[in-house]
Amino acid sequence: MRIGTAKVSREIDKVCIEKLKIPGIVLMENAALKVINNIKMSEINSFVIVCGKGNNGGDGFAIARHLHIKDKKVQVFFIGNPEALSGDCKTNYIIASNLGIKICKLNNIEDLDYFRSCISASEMVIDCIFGTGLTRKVEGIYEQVIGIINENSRNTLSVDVPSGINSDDGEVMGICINAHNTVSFQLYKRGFLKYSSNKFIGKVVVEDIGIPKEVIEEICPKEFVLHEDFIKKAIKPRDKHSNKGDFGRALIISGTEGFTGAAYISTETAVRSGAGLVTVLCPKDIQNILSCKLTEAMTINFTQKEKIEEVMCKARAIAIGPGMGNNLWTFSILEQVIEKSKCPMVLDADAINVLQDHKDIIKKSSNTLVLTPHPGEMSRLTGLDIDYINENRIKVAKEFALENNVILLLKGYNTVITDGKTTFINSTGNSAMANGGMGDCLTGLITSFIAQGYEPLEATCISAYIHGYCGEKLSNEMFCVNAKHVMEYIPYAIKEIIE
Ligand SMILES: NC(=O)C1=CN([C@@H]2O[C@H](COP(=O)(O)OP(=O)(O)OC[C@H]3O[C@@H](n4cnc5c(N)ncnc54)[C@H](OP(=O)(O)O)[C@@H]3O)[C@@H](O)[C@H]2O)[C@@H](O)CC1
Ligand SMILES: [K+]
Repeated sequence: MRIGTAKVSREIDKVCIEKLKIPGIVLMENAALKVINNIKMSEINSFVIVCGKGNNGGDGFAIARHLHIKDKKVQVFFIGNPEALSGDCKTNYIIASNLGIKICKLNNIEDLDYFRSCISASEMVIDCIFGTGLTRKVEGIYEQVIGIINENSRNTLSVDVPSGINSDDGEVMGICINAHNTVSFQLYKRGFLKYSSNKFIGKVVVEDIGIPKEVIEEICPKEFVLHEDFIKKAIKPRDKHSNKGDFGRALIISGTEGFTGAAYISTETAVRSGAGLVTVLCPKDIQNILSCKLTEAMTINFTQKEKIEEVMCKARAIAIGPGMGNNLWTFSILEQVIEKSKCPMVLDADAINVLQDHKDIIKKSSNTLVLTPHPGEMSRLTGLDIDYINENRIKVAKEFALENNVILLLKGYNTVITDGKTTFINSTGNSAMANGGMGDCLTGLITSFIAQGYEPLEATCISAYIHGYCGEKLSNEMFCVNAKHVMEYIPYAIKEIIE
């Protein structure tokens, strides 16, 4: 799903209508029909549709017409002056009136009691008050109408956006509809990504309304919400004639005394997600512990110089950082590995922390580097305030990736994955997964997919999606989900997704 702002929606509209000469009313009709497709007609028979004076209201009058044609009980409420209507909204208002659909005006406090009783008696309220054209605080009659809908509706469907939310940044402009479902057109609105938007947007479906692909490509920034279909298409079936060499070798550099778990989780995850051969490189004093815990993966330690060279040379992906410690030793290993290795690398945890004053080493690296900071690590890395990072996640991630020539995965609510030019948002996962070891698991997963031959950006997207998918699925049955559970579920989850 493409992500976009109100400005992008307006530009799309303009190109379609003015350049391609697709009449706006055609797009509005498509939009209305897509909303109709998202209503369970066999279950819902009575509707209240609340329309504003703009094109969002126009969508509402067109939806009313289609419901009327389907013999549904439809009552339309309109906020504003019908004389002042113009364009496509006016056309659909006139058609609805000509069909005999009851359109009640909502202009005064006296109109509200009847409105309230109709809302209570209806099975679904369709919110077409404001769409992407909201420009200022919602006040007066609009504020009262939204309040009444929120208090009395048992099933609210918002058209394009819940009325009252700023579709660009997710700010509530005074008051906002609490939608159970939102049917949004063409673009997943950027404002929906904000954490607090969750309680207003409900379940979101993004529908195509007949905008030509060329227009989208020309106008929209390359920003997408990851969807299962994308992941399904991206994961290639494993050829039955392939052998372990075809699925790549992964090297995981991880762990110190007291932090064997990080090395274990990242390595075991790489094994369980399909890498052909996995080796963990760790300090000598924890090698035996790891050898006992790991069955399929190999272990080597930092004293085995020749072996390290050989493994590094054959590796198709290297992970570095989990459980290593934020110190000079980690920095010197990172520096050497970046210099000597020829394959993509995933930098996590302490491999990110040690970069604080040494970003030059990532900038000048000729390998593709994937960095996976959480907001705290991102703050140390950039010197930016955590609140600022959380408020501007896409912007901060894109700028850092572009400036330092890396792929960045910024953890947190709605994970951002970007190389600075193309950006993906992953919304799988939930707070049941908020515990130690999850990041190590993700690092192992990304490294494994790169080792299996996926492009690093694609591997990072696939991994983030699967990681969150596992957590969500497991949390249906579990109060909290640990990295070990995710790790164990990964091979089953991949199969579920691709089939
Ligand atoms: N190609 C597409 O993308 C398609 C888009 N379509 C649909 O069009 C929608 C965008 O339509 P839109 O631009 O007419 O604006 P909309 O959201 O209806 O706003 C209504 C008017 O309200 C006003 N107003 C603003 N703030 C206010 C406030 N606080 N309190 C009171 N009034 C306020 C402001 O007018 P003003 O008062 O400023 O003159 C504004 O004009 C979009 O979301 C989608 O549903 C579809 O039809 C298919 C094709
Ligand atoms: K709306």
